Amino acid sequence: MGKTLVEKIWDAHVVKSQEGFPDILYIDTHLIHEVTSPQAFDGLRKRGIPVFRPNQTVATADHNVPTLNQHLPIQEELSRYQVDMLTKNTKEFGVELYGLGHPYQGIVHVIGPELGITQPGKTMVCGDSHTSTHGAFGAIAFGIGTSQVEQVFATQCLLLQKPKTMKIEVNGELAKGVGAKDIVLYIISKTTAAGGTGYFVEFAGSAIRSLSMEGRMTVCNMSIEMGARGGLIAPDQTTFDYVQGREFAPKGEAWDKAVDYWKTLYSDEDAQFDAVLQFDAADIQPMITYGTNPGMGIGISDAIPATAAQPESEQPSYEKALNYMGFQDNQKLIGHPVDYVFIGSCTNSRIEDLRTVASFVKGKKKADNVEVWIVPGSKQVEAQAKEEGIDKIFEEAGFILREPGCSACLGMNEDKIPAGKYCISTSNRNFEGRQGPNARTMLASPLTAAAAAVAGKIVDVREVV
Ligand SMILES: CC(C)[C@H](C(=O)O)[C@@H](O)C(=O)O
Ligand code: SF4
Repeated sequence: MGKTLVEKIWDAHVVKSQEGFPDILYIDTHLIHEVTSPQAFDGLRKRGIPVFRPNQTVATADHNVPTLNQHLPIQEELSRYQVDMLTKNTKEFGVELYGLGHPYQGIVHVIGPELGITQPGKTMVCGDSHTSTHGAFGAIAFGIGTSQVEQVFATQCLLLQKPKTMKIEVNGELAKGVGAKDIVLYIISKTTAAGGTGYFVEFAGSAIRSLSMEGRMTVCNMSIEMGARGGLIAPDQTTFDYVQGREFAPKGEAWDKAVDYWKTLYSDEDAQFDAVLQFDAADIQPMITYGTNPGMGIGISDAIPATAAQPESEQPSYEKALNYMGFQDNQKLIGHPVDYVFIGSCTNSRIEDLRTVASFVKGKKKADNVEVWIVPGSKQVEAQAKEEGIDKIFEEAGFILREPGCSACLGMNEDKIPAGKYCISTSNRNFEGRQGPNARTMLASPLTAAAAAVAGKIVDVREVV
């Protein structure tokens, strides 16, 4: 019987497998950031052991960093402490750090791919749930907890049960104004935020194949928002073209050898998945969320589903979510005013996202009632945007181009959305308080966010592009 892509990569990394026990899986790349690494470093220190493979470990500061005046000392005390600890720990344990001020600094899931660290066939982990992003290259990439971070530091391995696999196929052509973010928000609205629990999801089908690497990263990034362990897409020419020539990509003969191997990384025709879902790209509208988990999404012209239509056991939490958001049953969101627009996060802060926004807003101005924050995913994205004059377009539109970091994706730094305010956000989570206490988040694509910034309210991008 053939193998799935996950099985092929998994089997190539098993150090030891024994009936009745978890597998010992070798980890090629360990990414770390300031939030989930301090206790793991402490653990090593207590045991008097080093980081086993420091050259396969890469650190960056992203969650706690300010996104204005990064050259100045960090104001928030806890944030400063976290970032200082990372500097100290990486120095002590000999791990490369792309910290504040470094030209490679950025959100961990943005810098891995852009530096060519993320490659097909690898196993990659990080103490961060959105590590699934790297699966877009045909890698097994997943988030781990702090105790596992310590395990990987110490051994470059993890003890793991082989995961179940799900295939999600999206076939057909996307309508104008509909992109990768809409695909994934649509999928999660159908599966619910728990529909992928326990699975590694392989995304396939013509609509997925036609996506750029940036788009594929957006989809895999949010695979965990349907509860999945991770998401991945078989590598193809689009993948190889993206990786080639990047800083840490193989070069010369090693490149040819790598591509020969990468071309074997796909699910065999007769591979068995534990579950298969199919969607039609033509059914997907620009999406927006109305609730407090990413599964609570609707097509932009649809109405918010009624509480009574929900399973009885879920009605109280559904009602609570609508109350939190200040929305009602059957309400339509088009025309609803917006206070903040946040374009950023590891879901949508890559150069392609910024280009999409810039080409839409060129020559337009933001509405007076909105504040617009654009936060590039990395120093390299920021530099590229400036090189292309995208920063000028934003400035003329009244948008602020900030410096790289997680920013208002989560209120762990200085960038918070004030209580009660509505924010259209290109990030991946709309949980209560996620962007600041009592802030109201509506997840959408960069294009829908840009259109809202100009109109000052929610609009259907199909009518304006
Ligand atoms: C802080 C970190 C552990 C967390 C995660 O794992 O995802 C964060 O990145 C998030 O998006 O909520
Ligand atoms: S940008 Fe948001 S989702 Fe991504 S790693 Fe940072 S906090 Fe997590």
